[in-house]
Amino acid sequence: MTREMEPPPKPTTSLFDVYLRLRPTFSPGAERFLDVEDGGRSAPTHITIRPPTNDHRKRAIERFAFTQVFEEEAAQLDLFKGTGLPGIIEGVLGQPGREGRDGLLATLGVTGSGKSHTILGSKAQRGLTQLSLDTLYQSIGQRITSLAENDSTFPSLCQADVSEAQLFPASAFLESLYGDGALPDRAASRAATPMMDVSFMSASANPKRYIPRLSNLPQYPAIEDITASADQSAEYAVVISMYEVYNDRIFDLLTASATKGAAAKRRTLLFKSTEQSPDKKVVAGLKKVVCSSLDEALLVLETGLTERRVAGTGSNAVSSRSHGFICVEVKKRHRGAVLGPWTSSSLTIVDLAGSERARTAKTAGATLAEAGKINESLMYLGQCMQMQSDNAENLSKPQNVVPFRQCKLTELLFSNSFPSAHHNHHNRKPPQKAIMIVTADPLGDYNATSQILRYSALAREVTVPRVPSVTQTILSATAASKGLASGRTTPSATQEELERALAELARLREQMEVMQLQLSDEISRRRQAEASWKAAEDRMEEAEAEIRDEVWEEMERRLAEEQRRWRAARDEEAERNEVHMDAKLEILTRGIGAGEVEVYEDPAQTGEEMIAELEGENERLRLRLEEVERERGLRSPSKKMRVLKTRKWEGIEMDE
Ligand SMILES: Nc1ncnc2c1ncn2[C@@H]1O[C@H](COP(=O)(O)OP(=O)(O)OP(=O)(O)O)[C@@H](O)[C@H]1O
Repeated sequence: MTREMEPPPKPTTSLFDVYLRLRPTFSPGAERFLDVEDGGRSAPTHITIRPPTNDHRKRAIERFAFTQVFEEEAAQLDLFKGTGLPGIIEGVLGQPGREGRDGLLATLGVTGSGKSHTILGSKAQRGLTQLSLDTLYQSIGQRITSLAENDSTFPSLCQADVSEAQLFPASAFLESLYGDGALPDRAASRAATPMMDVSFMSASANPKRYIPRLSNLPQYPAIEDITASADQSAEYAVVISMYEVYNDRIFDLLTASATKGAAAKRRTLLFKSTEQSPDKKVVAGLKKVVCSSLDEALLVLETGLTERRVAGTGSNAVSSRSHGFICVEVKKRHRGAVLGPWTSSSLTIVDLAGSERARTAKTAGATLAEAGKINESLMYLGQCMQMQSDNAENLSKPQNVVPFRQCKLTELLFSNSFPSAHHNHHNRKPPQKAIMIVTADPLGDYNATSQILRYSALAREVTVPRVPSVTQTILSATAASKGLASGRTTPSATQEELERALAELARLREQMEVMQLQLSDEISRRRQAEASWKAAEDRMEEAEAEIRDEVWEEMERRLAEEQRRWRAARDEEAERNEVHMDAKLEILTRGIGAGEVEVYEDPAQTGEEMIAELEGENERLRLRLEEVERERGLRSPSKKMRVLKTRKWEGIEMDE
């Protein structure tokens, strides 16, 4: 025995309650390797698996404990009630005046073990998703908000969303996709549906597109007798979004890439904190549809499921190659004279991809890589669950940190189980309530099933196979020889000693076998740890390269911006200088103009003034001349002559 078995486990602090569901088998003649232990008056909780008889590796018989085991004959409704889903829905609806608690339901199992059947149902039966939606709408009843009644309801819902999502009323969403064909009769609400841009599905009403019809959807089982109590003082809105995680990337399932052909490039969404949600990571940028009735919700669900089938690899007619997420957000606000703010809790339903052994899956190339990614994410999930069961077994010891940030899948599944440490105490929501349903075919693939059971079970116990061992063979041979050899009996002391020695040998051999099992267990755990170490290193390198690129881009952007800023400043400075120079020049020019008037220009003279001035000058000159003549006449003989000449000149002048 390697581990002490806990009494029927009902973990309260663990990440998940884990249920096992066995599927009815359709392989006549196959060997059954799994047995359910009778639980007495309560439901069974333990199973045993034994290796096939042709197993040459002499592996141990293993015993596993679950919260509850559902056997082959369990119906969908048994699962719905037995796993406590109505209680989880009640938690999501929230107590009066209180915010609801998030819920999570996931299925895990080998390909073909019945995960999709459990969660989504079949043509004839509804799955846990449809049953949950039915219970939800039935419980909300008349308290569902009407988008038609109040014009401000839809915008207020959009405003309250913190995930950068685009919200659409279901009527607009479905009508843009299918036209009127598949829609439930919503004449009243359609008339008043807020008008909006529905170009997101402009390839609408493609006649070849599969149109879901409510009449084709299963009605069985009915859940009339099940309701969860809702907050009587509140009004509710139900918002549905769907996405899948494929190769560790997130894709929206309500974006109609399927209408645009298989080659259409799908946009990857990020799981991140947003401006409005700095403390909690959310899938950002999803399309979300506000569904006012169960019919609308079922049609939106069918739309997303079709997208998942069509947009996948094409090889998944039978097997889901991605982890599918259905997110039902329940928004609630106080209804009264003053409407309260919307609060939000969600029920997330996850259909995990089937794990496959690369050896048995006849796949190659991309599909093999994809199988690798699926197995890798399931391995990380296994590590988280393993940690959960280790923690549950060692409650007195310091609890291990669950390594849920290793891949998108575990981050999406567990981040609400560990609310951010930044949340203040008053705002802190209780951690989500989560259920894992492990599905198994008791006549299916022993290796793949035992691998999943090993990491998903809440407790495990290993015993050595009770097949005839070498020791037993020797012992029985000894006993036989004792009976046969009549008359020649071995001395009894020797016989007893031999038997004691053989018994000791048998004990040691058993111990050795247990230790061998423990060793192989440890080896496989070490290999897993090494693989995740290596993957973490790769991711670190990738992240480092991404950060380096980002930093480089940021630096270039800032440099360019700085250059732009610098150039703009320089141009501005140059312009300012030019204006300054112009202004100076103008002042100078004006200054120079004013100087000419004062310094160089004579005051303007009239004609008379000029004549008067000239006559005065003339007079002055004549007087000067006479004076000079007089002086000369007194001194020379030609004086007379010159006087005469002057008189003659005066005479002419006077005649003129
Ligand atoms: N409990 C059940 N009762 C009746 N039929 C079942 C049950 N479980 C599974 N099946 C049938 O078995 C087949 C495989 O089941 P299902 O598709 O749900 O497997 P899966 O685990 O989702 O596989 P994959 O991972 O490949 O998607 C289906 O035809 C389904 O109807």
